[in-house]
Amino acid sequence: MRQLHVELGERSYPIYIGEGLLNEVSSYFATHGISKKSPLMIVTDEKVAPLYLDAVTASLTADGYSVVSAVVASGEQSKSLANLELLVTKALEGGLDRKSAIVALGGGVVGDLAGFAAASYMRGVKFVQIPTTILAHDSSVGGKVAVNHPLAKNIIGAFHQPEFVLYDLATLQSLPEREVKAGLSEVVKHGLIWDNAFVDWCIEHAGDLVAMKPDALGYALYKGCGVKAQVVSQDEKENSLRAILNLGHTIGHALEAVAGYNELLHGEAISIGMIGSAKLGVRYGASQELLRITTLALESCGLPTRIPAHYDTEEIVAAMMHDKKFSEGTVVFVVPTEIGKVEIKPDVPVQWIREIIEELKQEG
Ligand SMILES: NC(=O)c1ccc[n+]([C@@H]2O[C@H](COP(=O)([O-])OP(=O)(O)OC[C@H]3O[C@@H](n4cnc5c(N)ncnc54)[C@H](O)[C@@H]3O)[C@@H](O)[C@H]2O)c1
Ligand SMILES: O=C(O)C(=O)C[C@@H](O)[C@H](O)[C@H](O)COP(=O)(O)O
Ligand SMILES: [Zn+2]
Repeated sequence: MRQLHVELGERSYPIYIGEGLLNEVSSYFATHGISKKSPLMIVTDEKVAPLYLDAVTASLTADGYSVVSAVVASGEQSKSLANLELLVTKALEGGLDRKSAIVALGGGVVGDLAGFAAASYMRGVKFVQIPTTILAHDSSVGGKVAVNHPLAKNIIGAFHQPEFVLYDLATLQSLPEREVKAGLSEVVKHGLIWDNAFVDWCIEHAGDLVAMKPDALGYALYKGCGVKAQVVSQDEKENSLRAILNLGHTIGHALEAVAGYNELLHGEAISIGMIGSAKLGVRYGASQELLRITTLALESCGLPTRIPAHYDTEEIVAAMMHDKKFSEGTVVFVVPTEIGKVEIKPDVPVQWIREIIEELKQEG
């Protein structure tokens, strides 16, 4: 087992990464002081529930925990206010009190939704992350929790750190190939913003990653979580450094919203967005090599790098204006300067972004 740490004073927590950790899931709850006197609520989705919910529930109940569960539909559309209300109803019916914990068992959708429920139920209860997707190496760490609004991604949310993250890599083996590739997008992102050698490693091992070879996957997720943990430990609430984790998300979030949250997966939208950011980097003076390596890394992982031609450019631009990265009247962009390094640029000309969106459509 590998272990990382998010250092945030009294909100610090460990990330446990390894094969088969779910076999002893209840011991982690006991170690982290989760109360056995108050019920827990496990939030999961309809695809994850038949795979892992019984095992997790059985381990916890055998150890004296009282468990209720809530199962939502799978997919991005579940990150909704309607589902937040559903979770609160389930929590009240299940008798959850202020000493209870809410547990996310699933991918980033379940993590963000359950986390926001934990942040808001009774003004905040404990939260545990049990990620089951590759992408969730990113979403389970850092405490950003949210639901979507039809006009904007993650626009209703909070910062609410988990007590611990329990990442059982064995669960990843049941992921469909498209989800594997989408998850690798944020793995590559962690290299692009922080560690050029890791980007080279991703390119070299892309075949093994897509094929889910356990050694390669374990190393990649440890590295990805490690970058995330270091960044969050330095800037929990995104006052400065943490914004770099948003590479590719200005265009990416807009694409997801324009697509009605059901056509492009988050990782796919962010992959396209990172190509847009690399193109912007080149306009600001970075070398063409930056764009070439970024494209190579993402395409090697089987990720899309073009905007589908039927997406409307003006709708994408309008969606960007609703994002949290539109602030004080300008679009703020994470712009790469070289592989492994980015800077935050306010005042990016909207006309440049419009042109880049058009290029990303025409090259498709
Ligand atoms: N909070 C953050 O810091 C943060 C970071 C990155 C992404 N996100 C959010 O995460 C979400 C995307 O997460 P995701 O890609 O994990 O999506 P997801 O939660 O929808 O999971 C992807 C799909 O895989 C299925 N699934 C999950 N685990 C499985 C398993 N082990 N075996 C088989 N199927 C499984 C799910 O049912 C779903 O269909 C987006 O909403 C994004 O905004 C949040
Ligand atoms: O943790 C962060 O900070 C990130 O930016 C990680 C992103 O991958 C994630 O998609 C996040 O939800 C985007 O941030 P948001 O504040 O724009 O919702
Ligand atoms: Zn993301």
